Amino acid sequence: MSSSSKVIVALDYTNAAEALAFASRVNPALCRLKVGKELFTRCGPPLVEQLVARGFDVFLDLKFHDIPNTVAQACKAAAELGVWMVNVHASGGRRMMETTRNALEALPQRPLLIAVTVLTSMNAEDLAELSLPEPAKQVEMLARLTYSSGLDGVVCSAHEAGLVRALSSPEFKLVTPGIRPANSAANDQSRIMTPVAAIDAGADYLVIGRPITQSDDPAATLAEINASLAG
Ligand SMILES: O=c1ccn([C@@H]2O[C@H](COP(=O)(O)O)[C@@H](O)[C@H]2O)c(=O)[nH]1
Repeated sequence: MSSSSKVIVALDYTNAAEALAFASRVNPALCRLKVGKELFTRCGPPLVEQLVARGFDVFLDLKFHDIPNTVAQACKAAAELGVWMVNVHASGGRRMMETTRNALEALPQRPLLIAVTVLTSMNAEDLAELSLPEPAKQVEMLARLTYSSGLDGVVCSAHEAGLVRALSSPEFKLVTPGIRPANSAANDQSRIMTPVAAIDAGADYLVIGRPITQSDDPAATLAEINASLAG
């Protein structure tokens, strides 16, 4: 079942039981799910397959960054788990992205392939320390590279959604973490925006972790966010 919600819940739990408990409390129509480095490293492919078997669209967020062949084969392995979306780092470059895209396109059924531009935790000072320009400029350069490499979309902050849309197409997916409902803690995120503002800015999908998973009632918090977006 494909969700009509734009929310992707980041299941950043330390164990499978907590992740599955959350999945049992929500319907696959209400959200998509993201399995990232923490949960995957602890629980591996079997958990991903269980979530897929329960009908969820799963974004496997492992942000691959390696030589072209290694990344392409890793993404093929992810595709075999039945996931809806996989990602790489755009800074891995054109050859890495094109090799991966070609490997996935040869499959009978493939996940969406997107690339991370600049992590939403990073601010201008973080980038300056790496001799990189301000976030918007760096996102623009990496999003342009990703688009011309034929990928399906990017991970960026909602602050850059407008500029990425302007250089790509209406179909190019803008997946935005760093989403914080009003009065939520920013935690380690830098480039944040509220759910409604992010959708208004042009985001296609909102990745939301701690504001949902660490709330007193995660399912109710998800329902509130969905309602705010419907309104
Ligand atoms: O630029 C990025 C790319 C990925 N993430 C991931 O999204 C979630 C965000 O979780 P919150 O608890 O809502 O901060 C997390 O899994 C990150 O690994 C990101 O935040 N920024």
